[in-house]
Amino acid sequence: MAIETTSEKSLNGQIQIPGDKSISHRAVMFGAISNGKTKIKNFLFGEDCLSTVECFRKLGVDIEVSDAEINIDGKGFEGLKEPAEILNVGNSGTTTRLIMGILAGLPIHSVLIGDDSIAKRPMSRVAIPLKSMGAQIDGRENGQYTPLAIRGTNLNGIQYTLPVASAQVKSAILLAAIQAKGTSIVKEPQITRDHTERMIRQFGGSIEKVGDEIIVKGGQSLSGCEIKVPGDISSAAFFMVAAAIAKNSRVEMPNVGLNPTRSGIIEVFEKMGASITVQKDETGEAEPTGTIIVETSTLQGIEIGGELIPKLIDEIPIIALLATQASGRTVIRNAEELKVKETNRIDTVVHELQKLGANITATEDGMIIEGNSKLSGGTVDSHGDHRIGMMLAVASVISEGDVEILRKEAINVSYPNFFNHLEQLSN
Ligand SMILES: O=C(O)C1=C[C@@H](OP(=O)(O)O)[C@@H](O)[C@H](O)C1
Ligand SMILES: C=C(OP(=O)(O)O)C(=O)O
Repeated sequence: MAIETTSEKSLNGQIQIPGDKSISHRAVMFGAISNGKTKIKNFLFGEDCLSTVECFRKLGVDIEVSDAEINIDGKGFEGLKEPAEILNVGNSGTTTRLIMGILAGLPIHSVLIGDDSIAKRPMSRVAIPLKSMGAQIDGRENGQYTPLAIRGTNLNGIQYTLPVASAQVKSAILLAAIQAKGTSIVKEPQITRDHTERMIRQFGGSIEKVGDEIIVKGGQSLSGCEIKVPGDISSAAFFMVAAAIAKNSRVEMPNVGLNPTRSGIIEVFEKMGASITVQKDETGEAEPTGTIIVETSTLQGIEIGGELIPKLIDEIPIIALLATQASGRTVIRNAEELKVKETNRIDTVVHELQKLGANITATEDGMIIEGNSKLSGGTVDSHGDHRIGMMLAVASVISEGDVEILRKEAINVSYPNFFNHLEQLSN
């Protein structure tokens, strides 16, 4: 089905951005390994987070799902039972890597499997440190890929410097470290999202940051609590960009997560000269939130790289589209991690935006985008990648001609009501 568009389209109004995917996954996992009741409000009912719920149910955890919230009756790490069935992680890298850290310390055998995209994503980056803590992990092609078989054990603490800036690898090690004997020290080459660290404290555990060392004591037991999941800044990013590049637009998004380890896109908007206002909430919650307002903007191309990359890694596809509408050139560097996401996002972004007439070139570690492009209509493909699908849907708002998006159902992974919100703002 083609999405009808004209380049005159404008977007106006307020939308409630759905719950943060990274935080929703973690809230289920922490609820499952803690003692007592956990209530999760504003949980993201996207396919990825539902994969996490299903995996923990198969591990014997009592998880009640209602429209508005999730309730978990946790019995601690000891409450997790050997699953009789394979654990299906679907399309979710976060589920796969974080659950590995939990399973590594349990005296059970389990098997993880996911979809065709997950089968291509590197898992030895997690398996290597977990094996050095004592777990047995094997997988296809020498332990690199799913299906993975895990036999957990009593783990020893670890001192580990991550070879890549990855919050998933860091989180898997931290989840193993809280079960291990002794203290673990983790260092990361660049700061990545710190939701796991914040959540350890929310669930009554302890974790310290001294200089660049993240220090966790083993043998901790956690207690259930109530988690209010903020709106996902990675989902808000699509409407931030849509409002900035469509004519006569103004979009307001309250209750969006503003964790500084995640909000690199705000810095990009400011550097490009976009019309953006950020009003911080005074909630005192573990995760900061606020209202983001974006209006139609005049933009300049910029250079994006270095320490900013992990703070906006999932936003690069939509930032690439933003850059096509700036004046001048935008260069994105140091983003080679994009090659091991749901798709090779350097290739899929460049290939699909070129189909709509953008002047964009792939490089070894990013892309170069020339601005002031008029986008045309055409048939494009999400390649089964939710973020590529949503980026292309936003491109359709400003393209001159109809855009047909193949495999757009991939969007359900992180933003099931995305098209409703787009329609709501278009009226
Ligand atoms: O920890 C997380 O919740 C995530 C970390 C990032 O992955 P990496 O850790 O592989 O960079 C990000 O791309 C992913 O969408 C979610
Ligand atoms: C990379 C992503 O997620 P995951 O790694 O959990 O599949 C994403 O949501 O863009």
